[in-house]
Amino acid sequence: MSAAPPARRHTEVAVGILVRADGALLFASRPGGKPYAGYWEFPGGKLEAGETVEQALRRELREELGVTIGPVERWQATEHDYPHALVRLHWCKVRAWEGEPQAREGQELRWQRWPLDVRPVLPGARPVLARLAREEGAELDEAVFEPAQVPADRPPSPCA
Ligand SMILES: Nc1nc2c([nH]c(=O)n2[C@@H]2O[C@H](COP(=O)(O)OP(=O)(O)OP(=O)(O)O)[C@@H](O)[C@H]2O)c(=O)[nH]1
Repeated sequence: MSAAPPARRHTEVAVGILVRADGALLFASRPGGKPYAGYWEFPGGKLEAGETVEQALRRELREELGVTIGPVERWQATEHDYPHALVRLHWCKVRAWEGEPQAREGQELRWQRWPLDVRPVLPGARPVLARLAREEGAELDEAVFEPAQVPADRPPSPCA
């Protein structure tokens, strides 16, 4: 009998939902070279050894956006099993920060209200987006998770 495969360890990730006074949420695109490059996500990143979620979030948002965040509202944790990693996402709301967010790592930034017009969004963000949409009485369009499909230069398929 073959032994069971070793259990996958979670990668712990701190994620920041920056909420502007008008309710808009900040999204960032994943830079080239990372898994899921070009997908949209909330800013954040992996915890380093010995860091708490809050410490990691403060560090990541300073590095990625150049902002110093105020109080961190821990919200919920979700998990997502990607081919490259099993992640545990620690979601935090942030309503105050110093400085204007700047794209410091080659990413694009966009403030979004409902309905979202960024896509594709990382599948790991689905549960929180569903909850955020419910809180706002908005609809979450599942199409935001679909990667771009037919390239514009592909000839149309012949009619049957
Ligand atoms: N920041 C962020 N990560 C997310 C979200 N949703 C989601 O599934 N993830 C996953 O969480 C992990 C975050 O890792 P990362 O690669 O962005 O972290 P990092 O900036 O520390 O990366 P690096 O230092 O390895 O370059 C990725 O596997 C990513 O797919 C999200 O909304 N925001």
